[in-house]
Amino acid sequence: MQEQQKKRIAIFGSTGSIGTQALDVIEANPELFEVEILTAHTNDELLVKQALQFNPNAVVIVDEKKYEKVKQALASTDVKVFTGEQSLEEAAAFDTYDMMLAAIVGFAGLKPTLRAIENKKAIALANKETLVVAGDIVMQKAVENRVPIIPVDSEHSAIFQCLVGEHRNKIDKIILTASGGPFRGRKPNFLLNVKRDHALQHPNWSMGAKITIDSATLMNKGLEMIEAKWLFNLAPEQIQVVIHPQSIIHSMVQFEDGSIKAQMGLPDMKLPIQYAMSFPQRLANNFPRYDFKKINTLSFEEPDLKTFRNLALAIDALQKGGNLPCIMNAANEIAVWAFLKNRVGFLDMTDIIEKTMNHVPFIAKPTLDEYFESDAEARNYTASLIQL
Ligand SMILES: NC(=O)C1=CN([C@@H]2O[C@H](COP(=O)(O)OP(=O)(O)OC[C@H]3O[C@@H](n4cnc5c(N)ncnc54)[C@H](OP(=O)(O)O)[C@@H]3O)[C@@H](O)[C@H]2O)C=CC1
Ligand SMILES: CC(=O)[C@@H](O)[C@H](O)COP(=O)(O)O
Ligand SMILES: [Mn+2]
Repeated sequence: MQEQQKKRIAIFGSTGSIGTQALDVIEANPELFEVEILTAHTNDELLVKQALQFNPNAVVIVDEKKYEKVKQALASTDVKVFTGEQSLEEAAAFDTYDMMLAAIVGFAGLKPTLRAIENKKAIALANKETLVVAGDIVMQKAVENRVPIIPVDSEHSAIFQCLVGEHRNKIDKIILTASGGPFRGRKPNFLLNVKRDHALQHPNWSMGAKITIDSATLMNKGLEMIEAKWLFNLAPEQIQVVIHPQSIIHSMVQFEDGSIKAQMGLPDMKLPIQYAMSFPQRLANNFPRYDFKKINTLSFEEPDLKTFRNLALAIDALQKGGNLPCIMNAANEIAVWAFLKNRVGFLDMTDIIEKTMNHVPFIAKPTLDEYFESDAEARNYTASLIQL
């Protein structure tokens, strides 16, 4: 029998929460996957450790100050080492890989992902900001280049899984589940004084700092509504959010006959990562499994849009479209960064984002350059509000 060719994976953002879990999946399936490219921003030590273990063709350490250290540490290997922001795009243009796992956090993930699509590489997409900022252009390029974009984000993976075999059937709506974060049920007078360490304690998921704060403010669910619009070609009114504190149902699809399909499991990102990498195949694994006897109450609530106003802002951006989601995303990235540095309070983040959305001029159908300009303008304005 002919040996199956291994899928060559390029992990952009390999030192992060998604990146490290993807490497666990690859390690468990050496006959199916091999690592071709690894990239990090500043974490040279973990990048070197990963490179020594997985022997990729190339690594990128974006931070130029760390370049010599990485080069020296890998001197006895064949691993090529690149540095600087532009090398992310250059690596995305290599011909030597089959699939990019887009696991960089934030706007920084957009350019390399676009380059990989132009390079006709399949995308396993964790970086939701890519679609929030420029979803129309990204999806259009994917169609032009016949590139599949397979969601990794747990809710979108759930919807994607519910839609397998349903391509002839009309979606009535999708229902995105949200845990509600660590402050579910709290009111503004409590939120006024919460600090980063409390906000970083997600009830169900262990994730990077930025997305964990987004979950606490419900901005994560707003970003996911916009992400879903582009991935599944939905109108804003077809996207509903429901709070589901147990994070067992990862999301649902309701079809035109009223039937609802849900995808369920314990909150563990290894499953959606593995599914995106092995699709359309499912792979056996030893991940812990959901037991109905242990978690036997699944509950649902309406989101509190008056307290968690970030979600209301994101719904506004979803409805108005144009460059508004891009502006909101930029303001949110700066605001979250400032909150993590204890420079602004929890509720200040919403005011900062709202002011920026009202300040930067609206463009109904931006070009890619205009998205980049809107992002830069929003970041500058947000930074001026915070006096950075
Ligand atoms: N974590 C999760 O469970 C989930 C994450 N996602 C999404 O996946 C993406 C990654 O999230 P997560 O893994 O939690 O994030 P982390 O913060 O844990 O990791 C981010 C990765 O991106 C790299 N990085 C950070 N900034 C830059 C930059 N400016 N240029 C290049 N690389 C950079 C980091 O490098 P370094 O380590 O060197 O700083 C790291 O490898 C996000 O978009 C998030 O919303 C979606 C669903 C679930
Ligand atoms: C794991 C994942 O996909 C996250 O986006 C998660 O959903 C965050 O939890 P919230 O539901 O609290 O936003
Ligand atoms: Mn998610």
